[in-house]
Amino acid sequence: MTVHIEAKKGEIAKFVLMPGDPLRAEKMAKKFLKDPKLVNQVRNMFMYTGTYKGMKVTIAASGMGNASMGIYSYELFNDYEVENIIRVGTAGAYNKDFRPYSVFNTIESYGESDFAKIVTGKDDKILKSSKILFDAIEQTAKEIKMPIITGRAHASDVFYRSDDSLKLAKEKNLDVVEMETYGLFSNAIKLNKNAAALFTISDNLVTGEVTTSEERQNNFDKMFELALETALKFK
Ligand SMILES: O=P(O)(O)O[C@H]1O[C@H](CO)[C@@H](O)[C@H]1O
Ligand SMILES: O=c1cc[nH]c(=O)[nH]1
Repeated sequence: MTVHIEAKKGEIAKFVLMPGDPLRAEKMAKKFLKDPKLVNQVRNMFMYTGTYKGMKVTIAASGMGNASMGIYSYELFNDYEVENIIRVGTAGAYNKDFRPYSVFNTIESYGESDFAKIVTGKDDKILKSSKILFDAIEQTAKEIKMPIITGRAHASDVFYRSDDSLKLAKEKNLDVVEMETYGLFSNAIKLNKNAAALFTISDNLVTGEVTTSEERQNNFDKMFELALETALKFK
């Protein structure tokens, strides 16, 4: 039990998938895991533990933003001895060629804040995905013949921005935008754990293509399948 998670020791798997949305955590756990057990409902931040093809896996919501992800991933890594976290989120595309529902494997996360500096003591604005997890995702995608895209993700602290984010994307070579991966990668580096991030593209900021929240809710299967099949390599 921690400040924000009521699960008992042993109720959280060593391999965790983290969507932002608690309802997505619930839905995907019920869809993909055998015997999913609700192990946290503090603040409705649902976390379910079950098995996937015989492997113990937890699907745990992170909430929105680096601040929220920072709390949950820290407690999971530090207090529950979690070894691997794959964020399974949605992202907007800055790259005009990225179509909605494509699955994106993050090479690097670009953060705008002092989050990494405060957590790790090093002022790195660009943090890398853990190589072992990134490579396992790429390999798994090949094996299950799932086309995926890769690149650098912007972990924005602000959803409703008034600056020109496409200009920033050009300057910093950013392909997509989301809001949690910089916090997750900071904690993984600090605590010597593994973290990666997969996104389903929900909208394209150049072409204006959008998806509804209902459509998004129903189109995460590919990304979850990829994350879970990757997990099996760590059984
Ligand atoms: O769908 P999730 O995983 O929450 O991810 C994206 O969606 C939220 C914004 O709508 C932010 O959390 C962003 O990172
Ligand atoms: O953080 C996010 C997620 C999806 N789309 C965006 O524009 N921003």
